[in-house]
Amino acid sequence: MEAIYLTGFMGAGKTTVGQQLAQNMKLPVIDTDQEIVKKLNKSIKEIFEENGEAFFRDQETKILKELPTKDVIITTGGGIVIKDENRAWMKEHGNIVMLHADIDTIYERVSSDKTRPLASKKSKQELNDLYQSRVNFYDDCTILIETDQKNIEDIVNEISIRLNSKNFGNK
Ligand SMILES: Nc1ncnc2c1ncn2[C@@H]1O[C@H](COP(=O)(O)OP(=O)(O)OP(=O)(O)O)[C@@H](O)[C@H]1O
Ligand SMILES: O=C(O)C1=C[C@@H](O)[C@@H](O)[C@H](O)C1
Ligand SMILES: [Mg+2]
Repeated sequence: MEAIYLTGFMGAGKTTVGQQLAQNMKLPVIDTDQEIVKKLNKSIKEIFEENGEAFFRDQETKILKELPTKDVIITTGGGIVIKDENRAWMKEHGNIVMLHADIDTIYERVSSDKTRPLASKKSKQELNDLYQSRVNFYDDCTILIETDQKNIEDIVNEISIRLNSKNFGNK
């Protein structure tokens, strides 16, 4: 089976949903942010502060292309979609499942969390501006899942159903 790439804005639930989806589908799950942290032995915040965003983005692309592309769920960082080459890679090697959440939900989840350098000091308006600047990239996906008011189990079930129907040729 081709890889399943979970994308979406910061705090949309990629890492959390990916863990549960992997359990249900009995597949391994790999998180690109966690792989970068392991490889460099630094937190994301430290990498942004010490090496800058461009360096982080290079690492992100490298990791994406080193990861397996069969029988795996890959949960991505919220900014992976901004590079054309990353989206092209994910499209070529699997299905891109985009998790969407409203900006109010996102803000509630990420504003007090200091681990995301691109969210920690932003107002809701600034966070929304960042989201809007990427919206076309997020929408460039195979399957879009609305996650607001849904729990993790509901979201995982919906992803499985949508993937199944896609594989059987129903739209
Ligand atoms: N559907 C949901 N219902 C309730 N809480 C959720 C839901 N999805 C995610 N969360 C919570 O929101 C927070 C952020 O989720 P998570 O870390 O999975 O987001 P992410 O998309 O991986 O973010 P990032 O892009 O920064 O890696 C976590 O505390 C998680 O438990
Ligand atoms: O949306 C983004 O640009 C980011 C999302 C996180 O997953 C991390 O990859 C990092 O904090 C940057
Ligand atoms: Mg994550």
